[in-house]
Amino acid sequence: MLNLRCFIKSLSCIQLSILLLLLNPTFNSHSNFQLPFKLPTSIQTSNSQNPTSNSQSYFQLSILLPTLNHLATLIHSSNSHSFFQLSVMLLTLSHTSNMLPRLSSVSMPASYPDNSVLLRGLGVLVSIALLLYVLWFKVLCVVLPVSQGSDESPPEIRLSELQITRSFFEKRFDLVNDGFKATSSSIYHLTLFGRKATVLSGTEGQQLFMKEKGLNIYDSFFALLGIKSVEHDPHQVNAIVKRIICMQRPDFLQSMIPLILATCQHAMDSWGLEKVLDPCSSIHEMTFQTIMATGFFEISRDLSLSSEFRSLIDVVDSPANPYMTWWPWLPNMLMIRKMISVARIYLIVRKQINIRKASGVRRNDAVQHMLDDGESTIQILGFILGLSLAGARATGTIVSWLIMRLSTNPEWARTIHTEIQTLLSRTSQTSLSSITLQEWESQTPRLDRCIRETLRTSQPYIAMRRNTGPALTVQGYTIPTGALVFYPFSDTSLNPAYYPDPMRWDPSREVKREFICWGAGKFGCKGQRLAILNMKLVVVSILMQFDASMVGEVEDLVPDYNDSVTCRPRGNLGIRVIRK
Ligand code: HEM
Repeated sequence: MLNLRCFIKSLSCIQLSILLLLLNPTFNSHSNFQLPFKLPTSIQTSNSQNPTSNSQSYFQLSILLPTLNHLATLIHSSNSHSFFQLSVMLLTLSHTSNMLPRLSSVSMPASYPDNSVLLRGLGVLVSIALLLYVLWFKVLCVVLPVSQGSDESPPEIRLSELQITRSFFEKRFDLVNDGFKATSSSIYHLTLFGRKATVLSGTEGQQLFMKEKGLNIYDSFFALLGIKSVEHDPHQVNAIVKRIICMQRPDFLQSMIPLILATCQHAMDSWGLEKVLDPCSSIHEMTFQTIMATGFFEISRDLSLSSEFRSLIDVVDSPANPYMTWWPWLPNMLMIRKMISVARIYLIVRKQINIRKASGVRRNDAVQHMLDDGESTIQILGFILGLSLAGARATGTIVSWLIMRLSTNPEWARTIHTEIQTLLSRTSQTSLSSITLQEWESQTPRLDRCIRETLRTSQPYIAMRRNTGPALTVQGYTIPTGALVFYPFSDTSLNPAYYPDPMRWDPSREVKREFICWGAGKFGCKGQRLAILNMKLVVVSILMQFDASMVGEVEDLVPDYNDSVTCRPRGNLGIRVIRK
């Protein structure tokens, strides 16, 4: 929403751009552009010999510089050490130091001594000094000493704002975890998006994060999406969450089993007798389709439509870049692409709803239930976006990794195969659809172990909240109202104290700790049941029909935790599937 503050900032930004443009000698000397007002003569023409106009230009310059600084402050109204302000100062200085020699090369008013060499030298020196300052603090990876914090605040990681913002989007896992090492503390601060962020760990930190009512998940999304304040309607969010919960009633899930299996078969039919797959692409896409099948059948069944839909979701979900969070009120390409993608998703959803209504065909999916309940296209769009963003992609990532793990651990692939064969032999059936929901949920303990171990090792989530309640206290430190709060799940799931040799994928290991990968408390995962059923059906469908083996170096099978979408392995790996 455009509010007065945003409006003033935008206006100031435009004013600043115009002023910088006007101050640029190259623009002024080459442009035919007629300015609506008159510039100081000495800035427009370097040959002016008029002492009066020169004193005028000095006078106007002395007004312009504070104005520029003031505008910069308005635009980025945080602290004076902000990168933005420094850049503007640097820019201004480079522009004015460009002019200094030109101003000094003309005859000066009587009140100014002829000190052209001094002025030129000074301009160059200041520019170099500022450039070094910016490079030192803002561009290079210079870690400033960790501040010890006060009685109330924990130690603070004092990287530059640019460095933190960039790392937050590009290397979030490293940023958050390196902070614990740098501060030697289980709780620390960093400054992100102009506000304090507290990173928690340890039992007390985890408990507070999961249980504290004032810590809100949705208010923190602005940072990820590049929107200053998400104007979310709690009723709309609740309606989506309720619908997701409805989808997981046993009768609905049971009726979904044949549909999910048919969607898997549809995708696997295109693999032929043998194929090398990119797991983070093909298997991810196949899983996405199975989740979508339960939501909106038509979108999952048409392969090209499903692939177009997924690429649009990728754009909507793509992490914001640092510029979007610094100047969220400024239109930028990514924001425009996101808006266009949501509009295109809306058109796809609306068209498919109209086709279904016109054909009179009823489908057994969540959208049919919503249509029957008289919900609008916008409500259906919200639900489909929620399903895709919160569920389909995470499920795809875990299935991709589970297939990679099983293809390098054939003994576990055989164990699962045997487990399913045992289930099938009980009913003397061969079709997977004969296995009931109850059996999938309670009679596949080995598959459950593999899924849990894959959740633990593949994608350690960094959960984020904003403190919308009163100030909180943890380990004697204060988390102020409005602060961002992070809890990295790796604190538990990759902690060697709970999981010795934590990176090793070992489904047989005994778990002595509460399993955290579905979250917990108020914002714990609402789609866990659907996700687990889907993962089981996709993995078992592949294992029963294909032998899967890894193509590439097994040592490269290490997830890149900084890749927030698929945690793609570092090496260039493939999965060879050969039909049995
Ligand atoms: C393997 C797949 C999945 C994993 C690993 C996963 C994991 C998680 C985690 C860790 C959270 C808590 C986030 C936090 O605390 O900040 C969460 C929340 C959530 N998940 Fe999942 N999820 C998966 C699949 C799904 C699916 C398939 C759906 C939908 C059908 C879904 C719907 C949701 C929703 C709606 C929330 C937010 C809860 C709220 O706002 O109250 N998830 N998920």
